[in-house]
Amino acid sequence: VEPISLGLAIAGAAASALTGFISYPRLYCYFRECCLQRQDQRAAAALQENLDKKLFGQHLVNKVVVKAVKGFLNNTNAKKPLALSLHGWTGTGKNFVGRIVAESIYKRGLRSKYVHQFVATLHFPHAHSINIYKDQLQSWIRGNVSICPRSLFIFDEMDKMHAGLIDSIKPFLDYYELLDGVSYRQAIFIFLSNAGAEKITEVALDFWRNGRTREDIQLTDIQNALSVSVFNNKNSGFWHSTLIDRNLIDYFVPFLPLEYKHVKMCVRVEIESRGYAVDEDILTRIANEMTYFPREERIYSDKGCKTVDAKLDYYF
Ligand SMILES: Nc1ncnc2c1ncn2[C@@H]1O[C@H](COP(=O)(O)OP(=O)(O)OP(=O)(O)O)[C@@H](O)[C@H]1O
Repeated sequence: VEPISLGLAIAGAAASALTGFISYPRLYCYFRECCLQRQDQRAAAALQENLDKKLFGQHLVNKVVVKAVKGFLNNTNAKKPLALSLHGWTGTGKNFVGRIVAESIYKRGLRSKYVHQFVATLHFPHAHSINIYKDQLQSWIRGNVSICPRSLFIFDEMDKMHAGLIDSIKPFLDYYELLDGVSYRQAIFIFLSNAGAEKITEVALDFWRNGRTREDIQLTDIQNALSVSVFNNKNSGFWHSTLIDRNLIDYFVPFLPLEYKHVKMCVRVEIESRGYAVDEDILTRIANEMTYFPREERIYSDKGCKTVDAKLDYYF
């Protein structure tokens, strides 16, 4: 194809896409992914429904995440982007919740071009390259928010992030109206880490040993201790971070360790999602195969629900 015709064809396609978007935005965005695709109220309702239905044993997470995200999406005059830091034992649902938030805002969820996931060990592996990573991270976020203000950024394995790296995004999380002509006030940042898991388990165990139910645990019983422990933990990615210092993290969200009954719920969901009838005997056997701690009481699954699907492969 000769260059002029190709140029004209591309310009024509772009013009017709623009006309389509302007004339029938809803229809256009039904077939092609758009920034701010779902109305924010619908996204908030979808989030609530999905967390209620799919997330087990995390009453604090459910409450805080729904309240924070719903409030933020419905606020037409947010003063800063939303920043949530999710903490807890392995396999308790942090990535799962990140995925549910992404899917409630964008139909394609983690595959959406407006949702960006960073994994510390994959994207920022070398300590000596930290200055390069800082520049890359800034320009990546700036570029993506310029394209779509309601961009979602998920940082996994924060506890493996080199100290100081995350501070490079501080300006984006702050209360600025515009930075170089870009507003970050509609963006959402979610940080995931295992840091603080011991503190959370300590509180949960205390309640259990005192004969109180898990659901009695309030956010106030954990949140302050959690933010202090994350700030002072050299392996948290937030060690002495200005993000915490300057109160730029809006919520520290504690994930409680999962109990035997929650593992059983995960096994049931996994069996059903594979299209098999639930065999109570297999379900119990798989839950019994998981290991539980502390050694004497054996209350919490040490891998949460994480290895459930691998164990199922053995039975089916
Ligand atoms: N609380 C939960 N409710 C329902 N399912 C769960 C829950 N926690 C974990 N799962 C199931 O286990 C899988 C693994 O959990 P997930 O990856 O979210 O753990 P994580 O907390 O991010 O662990 P890690 O800290 O190791 O990254 C999920 O995809 C989900 O299927």
